[in-house]
Amino acid sequence: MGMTMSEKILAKAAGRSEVKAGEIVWVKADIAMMHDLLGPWLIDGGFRRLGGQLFDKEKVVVVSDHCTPPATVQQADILKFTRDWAREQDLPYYYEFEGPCHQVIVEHGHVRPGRLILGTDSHTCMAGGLGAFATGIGSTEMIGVLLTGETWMKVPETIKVVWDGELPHGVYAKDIVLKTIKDIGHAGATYQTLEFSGSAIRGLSMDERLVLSNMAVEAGAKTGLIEPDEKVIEFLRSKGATDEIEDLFSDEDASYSRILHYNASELEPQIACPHEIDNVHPVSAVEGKSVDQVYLGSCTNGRLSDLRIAAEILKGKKIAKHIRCLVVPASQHIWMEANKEGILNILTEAGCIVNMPSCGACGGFTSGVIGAGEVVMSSSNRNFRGRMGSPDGEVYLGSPATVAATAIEGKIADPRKYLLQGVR
Ligand SMILES: CC(C)[C@H](C(=O)O)[C@@H](O)C(=O)O
Ligand code: SF4
Repeated sequence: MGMTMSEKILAKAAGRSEVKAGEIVWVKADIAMMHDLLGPWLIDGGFRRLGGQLFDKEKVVVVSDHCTPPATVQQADILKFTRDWAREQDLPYYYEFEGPCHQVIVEHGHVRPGRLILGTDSHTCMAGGLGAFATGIGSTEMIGVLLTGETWMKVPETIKVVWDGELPHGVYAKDIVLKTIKDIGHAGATYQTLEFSGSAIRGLSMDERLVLSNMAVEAGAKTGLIEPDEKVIEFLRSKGATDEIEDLFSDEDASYSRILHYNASELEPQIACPHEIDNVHPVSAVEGKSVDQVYLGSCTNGRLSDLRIAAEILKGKKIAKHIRCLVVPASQHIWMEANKEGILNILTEAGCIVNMPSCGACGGFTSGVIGAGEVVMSSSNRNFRGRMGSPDGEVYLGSPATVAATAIEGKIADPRKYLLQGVR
């Protein structure tokens, strides 16, 4: 019997030639990632009591992103703690005010195919879009990883999700993943790997692949994987990576718990409605719903290609009078690129506010939270009660194109009428 991609990566991390789903193995982490909110601030006490020696500081990455810029004194204290800890440990990889950790670690080249990446954030799975086995762990578990570089893990089973065919114009990776989660359910992939494959997936850009892996955890998955190909190699080379890409492909005779098949050419824009991620409907069923705020950003959909699509739709237009449109590029690097391309000008001329890269509004932490009775159309990944502020607010999720079209109308709108044929 062959192995799946996740079995191959975990076999390597366990120093074995093969492992099987269901086995419990000890694995060595290639990267241990923490952020301000669930990082040093929470683990430092236990870490110090157990000796306070990092297993390998070259493999520890800390990103301050959730409390940036701090909106309260408590957040400022958390940030200071995190920054001081990184300095005290002499960490070579500490980033702050650069954007959400998942995007930052991709941009700084910490994510490579075949690596095992453990992070104190549920969307750590995003790194699977480059072929790393990446998963979220708790802060307590991270203490052990920081001290020993190891943890135990049950090798997950894999659900293979095959999307063949070509996406119609105005339909994106976000629509693919929302439709997939609708069918699997918010807990349907619990402790399993979601492996995305098929011609529609291979046709996606790096930016879009990361949307799929980012949201794997919203179906309960341990990680979301996509086989790395020449697009990934090209991206890594641009980051200065010179290592060989290993054979990570799932074998023909690998065993899956489920295989789902889809035809991408039949897909319409999808919307996740309040207050569950699997409460997904085609845009035609929801259009016309009035909103108070639109949010274009987050580690899910705040990348350059997302901002380009929004600019394409909003160029020369104005957002609806009664709403706010927050644009939050997913990193400082993306902010600069979008600025160079004139995208930020187009968006601000349309009436959007460009905020600094951060988790802020996405998780209801800092600037951009919503009040009771307010409705948001967001390009992020979560819509549970209270996600973006008041538990009496409502969050709808969709692609950046749907968000931009909604900004124009002030009501949830189908983006296809605003896009020229062929623009992706
Ligand atoms: C605050 C943090 C623990 C959380 C996560 O783990 O995902 C956040 O990033 C989110 O997106 O909800
Ligand atoms: S999902 Fe939102 S809060 Fe969580 S890491 Fe991404 S940007 Fe930050």
